[in-house]
Amino acid sequence: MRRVAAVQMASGPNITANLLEAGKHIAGAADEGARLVVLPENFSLMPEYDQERVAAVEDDGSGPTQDFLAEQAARHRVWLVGGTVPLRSADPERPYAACLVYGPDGRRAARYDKIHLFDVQLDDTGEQYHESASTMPGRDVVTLDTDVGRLGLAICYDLRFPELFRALLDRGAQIIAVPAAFTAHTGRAHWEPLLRARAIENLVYVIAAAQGGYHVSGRETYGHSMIVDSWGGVLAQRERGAGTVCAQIDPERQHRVRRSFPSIDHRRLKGAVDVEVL
Ligand SMILES: O=C(O)CNC(=O)[C@H](CS)NC(=O)CCC(=O)C(=O)O
Repeated sequence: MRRVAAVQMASGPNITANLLEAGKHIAGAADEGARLVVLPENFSLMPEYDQERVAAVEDDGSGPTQDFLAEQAARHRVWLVGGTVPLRSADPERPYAACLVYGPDGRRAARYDKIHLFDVQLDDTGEQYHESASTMPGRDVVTLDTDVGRLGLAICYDLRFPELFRALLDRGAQIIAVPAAFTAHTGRAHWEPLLRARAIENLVYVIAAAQGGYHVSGRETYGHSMIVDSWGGVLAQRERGAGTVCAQIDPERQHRVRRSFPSIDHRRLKGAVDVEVL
């Protein structure tokens, strides 16, 4: 049994303040015995203007947000999933939204760049999102071994693309971390059923760390950070506001479930195994 945590935040445009707050939650989760801590998408910066994101872009491997993550992971001896960090791409206007994972030794263990970008119009609320105007999409499916199990990475809107989760399963994922900043509107309708469906169909644990609250940008995010077990049950959740949710991962139980209920061995249609970028 290993304890894991998801941190919920309502990040703003002040990076220093956001990192201070993230640090407080990481310390709290570590004090409660968490071995792996997941931060939400945009934990270090929920920009009001795209210009602020561009100003915060870091080169791969160096910068204040990456230094912070490495230092926190080592200080608290946890696996730390750094929601998203804007990392430089070939296009100065469009950094990658990179999820960076650090091991308890403070070394970076993985990088996943968000693949699916949120380009939608919400007719009910008038909200418009054009994430691809300010973000470069990633191409690679990423898993890594941690001491709580093999971890797969997906970010926010990726949750709507089950073929990514199948690809993570096919790479051996036992736990999938989902840093997110779902809108309040889409979250109410879809967040929990999507998270539970991804857990149920892949018999994986899902650790979903969300932004939850009102942001200086005028956006409202849905919150409801939660940890879902490999049978689809919600082990812990936090509806609104900053804070931490913790739960135990039980690899033995997951193993038993996968053996006695082998739906993932009953697949008859090929296709999701060899994903390629369109
Ligand atoms: O752009 C930023 O500032 C940070 N990124 C986000 O907040 C991203 C892109 S706008 N949000 C989502 O992907 C929401 C997905 C969602 O809400 C859904 O699928 O329903």
